[in-house]
Amino acid sequence: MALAVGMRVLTRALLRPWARGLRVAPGRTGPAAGGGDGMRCFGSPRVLVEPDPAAGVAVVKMRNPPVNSLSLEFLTELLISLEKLENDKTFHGIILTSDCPGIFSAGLDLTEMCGRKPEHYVEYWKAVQETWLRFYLSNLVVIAAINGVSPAGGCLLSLTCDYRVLANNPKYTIGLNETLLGIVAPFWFKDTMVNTIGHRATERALQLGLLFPPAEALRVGVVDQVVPEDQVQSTARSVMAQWLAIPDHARQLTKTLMRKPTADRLLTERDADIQTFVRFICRDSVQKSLHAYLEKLKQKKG
Ligand SMILES: CCCCC/C=C/C(=O)SCCNC(=O)CCNC(=O)[C@H](O)C(C)(C)COP(=O)(O)OP(=O)(O)OC[C@H]1O[C@@H](n2cnc3c(N)ncnc32)[C@H](O)[C@@H]1OP(=O)(O)O
Repeated sequence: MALAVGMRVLTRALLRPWARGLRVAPGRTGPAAGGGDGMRCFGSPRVLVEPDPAAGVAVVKMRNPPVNSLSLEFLTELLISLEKLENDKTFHGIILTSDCPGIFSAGLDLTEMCGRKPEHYVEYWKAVQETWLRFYLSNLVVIAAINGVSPAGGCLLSLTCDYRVLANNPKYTIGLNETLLGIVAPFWFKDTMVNTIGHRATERALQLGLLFPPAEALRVGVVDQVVPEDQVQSTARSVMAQWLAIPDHARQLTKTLMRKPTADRLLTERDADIQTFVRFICRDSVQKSLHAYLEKLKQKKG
C-alpha cells in the first residue's frame, strides 16, 4: 500500500513534461565510470551519475547550482536516478555527493515555499516526503560524501544515508537549523535526527538551530567520520567496500528492521503531515519570516 502510494508520486513525477527524457542523458566514459567496460555516465540536468559497475557502486553528484537547493525539479531528478540505480542489479551502493564547490545542499528550496499557491505547497511537500522515504528505505548502501555546507534539508538528506563522511573545513557546517528561519522541522526530520544522535542532543540542536562545524558534528554523531577535504571521496569508497562485504540480504533486512518504524510513522500520517505543512507555510507570519530570510541571503552579497 505504502509502496503503491510512493510509486504513484514517482510515476506522476516521471510523467511531467520536464521529467520526460531525463533517463537518456549524454554519456561519457571515464575513470569513475568503471574504466574500460564501456558503461557511461548518465543522469539528468541536475544529477550526474558516474557508474563503477566493477565495484557495484555509482557516484551520484548533485549539480543544481548555485547551492543545490532541493527544488521540485531537482528532487524529482534525484528520485529518478535513485530508482534507476535500484532497478539495475549491477549496483549495490551509491555515494551521494555534490558537484557544487563548497555546498553539499542548501536544503529545501525556499522559493518553493514562498509566495506560491496551496496546491503548489502540496505538490512540493509530497516530493520532499517521497525523497526522504525513498532514500531512507533504499535497499542500496547509501554513503554521503559531504563536501560542503549542509543546512536543514541538506542535513536531512545526508541523515537518510547509511554513513556520513564530512570534509574537514570549518565552513562546512551541518545541522537542522529550521528554527533560525522561524520554521519548525517536521516530526520525521526530528525522528531521523533522534535516530542518529539521540533525544537530548537533538532537542538542543533543533531548538537552537545548531549548525555544527566538522569537529562538533563528529563529536555529537551527526557525521561518522571527518577527513581532509581531498580524501572525502576515497574514504567514502573504502567505507563502501566495507559495507558491501556484508551479505546483502542480511544487511538490507537489518536496515529495514532499524528504519521501518520511523518510516511507517510518516507513511501512516502522510496526508495529515501535508495538511500540517500547508497550513503552517501559508501563515502570514511564516511567509514573512521566509521572505525576510531570503532577503537577508540576497543582501549578504551587496
Ligand atoms: C514546516 C516547514 C518545514 C520546512 C523544513 C525546511 C527545511 C529547509 O531545508 S529550509 C532551507 C534552509 N536552508 C538554509 O538555511 C540555507 C540558506 N542558505 C545559505 O545559508 C547560503 O546560501 C549557503 C551557506 C548555503 C551558501 O552561501 P553562499 O555560497 O554565500 O551563497 P549565497 O548565500 O549567496 O546563495 C546563492 C543564491 O542561492 C540562494 N539560496 C541560498 N539558499 C537557498 C535555499 N535554501 N533555497 C533557495 N535559494 C537559496 C540565495 O538566495 C542566492 O540567490 P541569489 O541572490 O538570487 O543569487
